[in-house]
Amino acid sequence: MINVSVVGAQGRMGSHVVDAVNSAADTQLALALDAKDDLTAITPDNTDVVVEFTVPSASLHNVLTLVKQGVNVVVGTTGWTDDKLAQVTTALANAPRDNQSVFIAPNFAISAVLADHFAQVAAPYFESAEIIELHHPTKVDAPSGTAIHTAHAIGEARRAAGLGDMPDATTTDGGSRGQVIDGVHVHAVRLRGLNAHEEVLFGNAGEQLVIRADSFDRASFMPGVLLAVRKIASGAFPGLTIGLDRFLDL
Ligand SMILES: NC(=O)c1ccc[n+]([C@@H]2O[C@H](COP(=O)([O-])OP(=O)(O)OC[C@H]3O[C@@H](n4cnc5c(N)ncnc54)[C@H](O)[C@@H]3O)[C@@H](O)[C@H]2O)c1
Ligand SMILES: O=C(O)C1=N[C@H](C(=O)O)CCC1
Repeated sequence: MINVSVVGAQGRMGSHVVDAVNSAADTQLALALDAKDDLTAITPDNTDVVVEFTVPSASLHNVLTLVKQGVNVVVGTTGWTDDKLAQVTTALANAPRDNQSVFIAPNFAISAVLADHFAQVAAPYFESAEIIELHHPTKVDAPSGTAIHTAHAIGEARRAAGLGDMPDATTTDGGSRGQVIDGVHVHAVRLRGLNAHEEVLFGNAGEQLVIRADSFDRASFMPGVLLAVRKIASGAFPGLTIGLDRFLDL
């Protein structure tokens, strides 16, 4: 049995994780904590893996606290930067137990992970690429962590293929062209009724490829969360690992 604690347990994602952990045959819930709870209640005696879904402003502090506690962490919260990731790597190097793990995924839905992968494959073959991410209006960050990840994947693939800047004659822009991340324009929509969606548009003269992933329900994230919990509990991924694609045979 894998003992799993959940941080952010009262949130939209955290409450789904609590249910998923209670329902799976090989996991059991240890502690379910939220804002203002003391994370030092989580120790290796009661927890094998912590699942953290909180807010971007709190996640780094939570992860650093949990690493110091000697437990492994699976993180779904967004807002990670190179500087924050470096702090996690340093914390892991000084962790109290050998081979501790932190796993961070911008998206646990298989459709989104595959869309990201397919976008990376397609990127070298098109002159233009833009991303539209669409989410529920209660989301606090924009653009989505997934869109930032996809933009970097496209940017890297274009650089590796020797592609230059995308064609764009825009000379005046009041913000309508979105945020440019790694050379890729990213547009964020917040609309009541939506959950989590991403569209990647690729264009050449006379043709277009659209790759779209839709998470209609937060249930879509749970198989990926449980897969990450099992992989991290196995001890096969010490240190910092990023992206669910690392656990898929893509
Ligand atoms: N990786 C993925 O697949 C995926 C999927 C959905 C959402 N997300 C991300 O997960 C995060 C949470 O999303 P949500 O929709 O569940 O948000 P939410 O606002 O519904 O839940 C966040 C929870 O964290 C709690 N919290 C706030 N500060 C805390 C702290 N310091 N310590 C402990 N708990 C704290 C809040 O009280 C709340 O219960 C966001 O960053 C979102 O973008 C990721
Ligand atoms: O609902 C959210 O918030 C989501 N956040 C992640 C992101 O920012 O990419 C994943 C999709 C859902």
